[in-house]
Amino acid sequence: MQSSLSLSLSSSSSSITPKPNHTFDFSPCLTKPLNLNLRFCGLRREALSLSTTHPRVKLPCRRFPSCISAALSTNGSSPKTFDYDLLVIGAGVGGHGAALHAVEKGLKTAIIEGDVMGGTCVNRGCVPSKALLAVSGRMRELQNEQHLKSFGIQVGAANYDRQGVADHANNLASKIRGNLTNSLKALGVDILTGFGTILGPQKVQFGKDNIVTAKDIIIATGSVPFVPKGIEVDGKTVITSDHALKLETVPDWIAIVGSGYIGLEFSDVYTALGSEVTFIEALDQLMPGFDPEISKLAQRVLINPRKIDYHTGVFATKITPARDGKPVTIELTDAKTKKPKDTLEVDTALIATGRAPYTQGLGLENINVVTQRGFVPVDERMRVVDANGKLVPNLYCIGDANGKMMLAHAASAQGISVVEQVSGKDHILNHLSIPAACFTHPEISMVGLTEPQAREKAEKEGFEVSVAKTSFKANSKALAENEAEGLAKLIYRPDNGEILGVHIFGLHAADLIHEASNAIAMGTSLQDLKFTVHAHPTLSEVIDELYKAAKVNAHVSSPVKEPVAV
Ligand SMILES: Cc1cc2nc3c(=O)[nH]c(=O)nc-3n(C[C@H](O)[C@H](O)[C@H](O)COP(=O)(O)OP(=O)(O)OC[C@H]3O[C@@H](n4cnc5c(N)ncnc54)[C@H](O)[C@@H]3O)c2cc1C
Ligand SMILES: NC(=O)c1ccc[n+]([C@@H]2O[C@H](COP(=O)([O-])OP(=O)(O)OC[C@H]3O[C@@H](n4cnc5c(N)ncnc54)[C@H](O)[C@@H]3O)[C@@H](O)[C@H]2O)c1
Repeated sequence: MQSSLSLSLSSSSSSITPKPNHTFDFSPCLTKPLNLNLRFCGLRREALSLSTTHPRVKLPCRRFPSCISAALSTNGSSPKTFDYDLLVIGAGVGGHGAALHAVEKGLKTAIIEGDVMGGTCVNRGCVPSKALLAVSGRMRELQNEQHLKSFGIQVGAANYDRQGVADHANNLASKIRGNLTNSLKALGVDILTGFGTILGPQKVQFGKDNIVTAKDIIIATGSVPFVPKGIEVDGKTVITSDHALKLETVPDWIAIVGSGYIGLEFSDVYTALGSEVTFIEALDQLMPGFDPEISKLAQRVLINPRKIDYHTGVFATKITPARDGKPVTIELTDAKTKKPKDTLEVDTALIATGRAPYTQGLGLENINVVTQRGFVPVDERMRVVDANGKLVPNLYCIGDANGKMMLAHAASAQGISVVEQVSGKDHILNHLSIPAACFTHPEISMVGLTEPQAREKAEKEGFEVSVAKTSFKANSKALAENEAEGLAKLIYRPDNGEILGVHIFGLHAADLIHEASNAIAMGTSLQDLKFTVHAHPTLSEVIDELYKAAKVNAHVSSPVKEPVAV
């Protein structure tokens, strides 16, 4: 709901003549102090008088004048030197998160976008893929006669309209793109349209010949699909996720090259819509990035019972699109011997072999920065490192472009961390506390280390590792939903109760993981977590049991606090 507040200004003590009774959209200010009044730079606080007829704002409001004065003092410090306090290059999720936080911190902020607002996640990633996965989840349920029968439900054959499914994904992306753009505009972030190139320290060109300066600059230029050499993408029969999300066809037989996040999520979509899938994976097992025990279970539930076969330990070294009546051909090469192994013929091939940073044309050479496989080198504070290993002053890089963790929320969290730093507060983001999820049916989620990673670290640093597990089979809510296939796994230090990693496979795993990721972020130990209470019957009791199953050494003092009388 748009709400407005009338701000009356008296200019007696100011050299600026403000417009009296100017009306602004102050809706965001009802929850957070904002610097929407930056236009009034130079006005002293005592020159402002406020009045409102807005039902939810009572003046004098203590927070409101202080947010104005904070904004005035921050903004007033360097306007003659720089156009902006903060300039973000790239309006994806990372850039958006950084810009919103910058406004909250009172920084005069602009964001440059060379293509569509919202970047990969909103237009070609998380958002449309989750729309397709929402359809896949429903189709699976409606097609699973046995599952429905166990509830006593009978339905006719489930079908879908391909264009309708595609429209759902496209409409959702448009809606979220609009929301993201409006949120920036409403907070007073200047959106500068055009491709951005760094010309030198604190100076960027955008569009044809516009130049803008800023005290601090964040590179948030993201990534594009990585297509290995020898693979010819025609956008119709050999495609990347950019094309697949448009769902222009649902092929009878599709080969998916790469069994990481993108491959696995699309296998869930395509098999639900009736395709047969063949995975081609360079490593020896499918889903090599997940904890091995979780990959094994995922293979049993998400791969084996579905119309999916696979070739592991092979590279797709040459892929030729369908033409002249011939199907797509895929040449497979043994990953170890490097010898040709097989040739496949399929209707379509989806290339899901990772993402490449989008840093071309960014002008990094103008500030002596050399990329590493295209990624911008950064330190733990996302500060850009130059070719001599020195930090480039006032320059940061967040999100997919630095390659630390290619996830939307990681990009945004890195942006927030940088804004904290440029606002004078040191901040280092703990990447081991950032959760990840794969939105298959059921879902997979994780945070921290896998078991092999934890054991390797333990051996190096000399500590013990323990593992606790709980099954969804004993959870009342999962049983009520007839969705009891699932496992939660906790990897921890028995000597001090520190969580090293949590991995979940099962219904709503993507939501359940946050309890563990927040615990890691806050440094909460298992001794504390064992005493937390979870509502019954909920899936979160799986996590409750997991914490309670952990065996922390008896000599570690109990952190339980004295009960507070209520
Ligand atoms: C199919 C798919 C599904 C995904 N699903 C998920 C998911 O469920 N959850 C999740 O966390 N992550 C998911 N991801 C990953 C996620 O999309 C990315 O990690 C995230 O978008 C990275 O955000 P970013 O801001 O770093 O970059 P991007 O979102 O790529 O945004 C970068 C922006 O910068 C612009 N730009 C680039 N160069 C310039 C320049 N020189 N000047 C001006 N503008 C420029 C680009 O046009 C773009 O808009 C998915 C990715 C894909 C491909
Ligand atoms: N739900 C989510 O959070 C989500 C969803 C989709 C994408 N993403 C992000 O997008 C990024 C890209 O995803 P992705 O699945 O493309 O990459 P990925 O790195 O997760 O998986 C790529 C897979 O392709 C294999 N591979 C590479 N080259 C190959 C070749 N020539 N032949 C056969 N196999 C080959 C690799 O061994 C690997 O298993 C990921 O980093 C992920 O973080 C996240």
